[in-house]
Amino acid sequence: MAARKVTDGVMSVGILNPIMRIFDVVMRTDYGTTYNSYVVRGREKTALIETCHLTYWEQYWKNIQEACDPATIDYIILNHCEPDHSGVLAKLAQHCPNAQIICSQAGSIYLKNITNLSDFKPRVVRDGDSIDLGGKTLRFIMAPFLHWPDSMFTWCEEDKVLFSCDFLGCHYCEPHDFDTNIVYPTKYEDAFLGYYTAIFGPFPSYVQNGLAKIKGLDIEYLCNSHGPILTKGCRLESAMALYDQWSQPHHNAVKTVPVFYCSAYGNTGLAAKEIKRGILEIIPDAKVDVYDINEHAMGDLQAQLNRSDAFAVGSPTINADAVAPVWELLSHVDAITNKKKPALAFGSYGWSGEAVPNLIARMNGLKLAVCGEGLKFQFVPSESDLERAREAGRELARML
Ligand SMILES: Cc1cc2nc3c(=O)[nH]c(=O)nc-3n(C[C@H](O)[C@H](O)[C@H](O)COP(=O)(O)O)c2cc1C
Repeated sequence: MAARKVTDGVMSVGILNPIMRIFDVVMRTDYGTTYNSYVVRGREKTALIETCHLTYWEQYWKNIQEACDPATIDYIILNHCEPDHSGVLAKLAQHCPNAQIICSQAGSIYLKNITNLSDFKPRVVRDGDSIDLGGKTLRFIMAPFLHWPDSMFTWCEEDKVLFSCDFLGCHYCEPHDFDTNIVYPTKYEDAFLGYYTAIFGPFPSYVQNGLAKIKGLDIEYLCNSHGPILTKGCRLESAMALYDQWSQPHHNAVKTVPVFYCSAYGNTGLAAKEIKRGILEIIPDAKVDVYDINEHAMGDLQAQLNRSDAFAVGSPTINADAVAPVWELLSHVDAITNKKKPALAFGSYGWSGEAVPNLIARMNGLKLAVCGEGLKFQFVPSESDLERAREAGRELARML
């Protein structure tokens, strides 16, 4: 796809990737993606904002050449350095020897190690710094953890264009640039939510900060780095309202403590029920649902776990370890938002009993607040094992 006009002097030179189905390992992308990049031309100077994935160098280079003479590019602005936006940077720097690379302080460290250019000397900008292109001013707004530590926005006052990096973007690919032309709105909305959840979900307070920083700007075009450009009067306002809604602090109406387990012969399952009883003895109105992991969709369990106030997870020891579904569930713990959350490991074993200590090691790695030494018992739980399970539940509840 060739260069397209956004405003007088702002051209979109990005790339369509309709076939991508997995992004950054962690995210399914059913609707492909785009790598958005923009050329901004003032009377005297020209800036290129964001670059693209290395795979698309040839098309990207053609698009740039359609928008401007690359020899006239004075600045290459990296709003953040994730490789889908910085992959071609080393190559581009060689093709545009007159261009100065602009990034945040953190970005300068990351880009040095991403490009491995021996003479890498970027211009580091701070919050509120600006550059004058001649009739177009680009002001930099630091936006850390949206979604990398180096992230920033670039604001073009005269054209009322905010280059927002990944903020308010999504993995969605249609052969149009603007939200006014979206052909499949339901799919777009699905992609928008999925992107927020995977990319910005771990950083709700930073999302609030980012929204506060751009609230006073009279944005006409929000030129993000993936998916359709958002425009005033179309989807821009609702997109910002959704981010605001999704990033509000979450409080459960009552303490919510799910108990997850797997059990081949029912022994670990018996303990799960007693742990529930112990929790309710301490917090009678708590919401304590017991889930046999194999009986539920992993996506639902993941949501329950990440929204809980504390949780317990149990596994029998099978072949010297915890079982795969339990590991899978723990792989979905959001390590950022669940830090210090109380968590209990439990399980039945026959002779060696590695499951519980292995689960505890993982919980410690996730920086959860691990409850005691966990609960292990041999084969079928005895009356005293069941009482120990209730006590483990009580201990977990006391941590809240
Ligand atoms: C295939 C298989 C392998 C097992 N491997 C181990 C093991 O390596 N170490 C151990 O302590 N127990 C082992 N056990 C014993 C179980 O941990 C024990 O039967 C336990 O009570 C099962 O709990 P559950 O009913 O909750 O599944 C194994 C059991 C099975 C069926």
